[in-house]
Amino acid sequence: MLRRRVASFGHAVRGVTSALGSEVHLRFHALATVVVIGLGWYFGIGRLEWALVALAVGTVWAAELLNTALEAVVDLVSPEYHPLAGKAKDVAAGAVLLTALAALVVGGLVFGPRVWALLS
Ligand SMILES: Nc1ncnc2c1ncn2[C@@H]1O[C@H](COP(=O)(O)OP(=O)(O)OP(=O)(O)O)[C@@H](O)[C@H]1O
Repeated sequence: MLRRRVASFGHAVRGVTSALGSEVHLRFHALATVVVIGLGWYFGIGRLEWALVALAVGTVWAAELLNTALEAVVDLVSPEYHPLAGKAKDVAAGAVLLTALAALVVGGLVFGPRVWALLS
């Protein structure tokens, strides 16, 4: 039982690393995550702010990984052009876009005033 749990965890980690290797967007998210953690540490943001930032960052990562998984399945079952394949990919990309916009709002609210105060 424990061995199967550990194996599942290994598969999940392999999924993240393989997506990181193939998806430029994910490498950008990795860089953005490092920058956001650095900013949070630099500005000494509060516990609730860390929670919001973690939720925003995690949601974008999850949406991007699900989008990558969906793209792989669509390419597998519909390598030829098909309107439904296009729709599936467009809708999944839309989900990523929404989570990224929400993360921008969180980042703007948490860091915007601090960065503004630093610059002015
Ligand atoms: N099999 C297909 N049938 C119809 N339209 C498709 C198909 N594959 C891709 N498309 C269209 O092309 C767009 C881009 O698809 P693609 O697979 O290149 O993803 P992408 O957005 O470039 O993702 P990534 O940047 O992660 O590679 C899709 O959003 C969709 O509109």
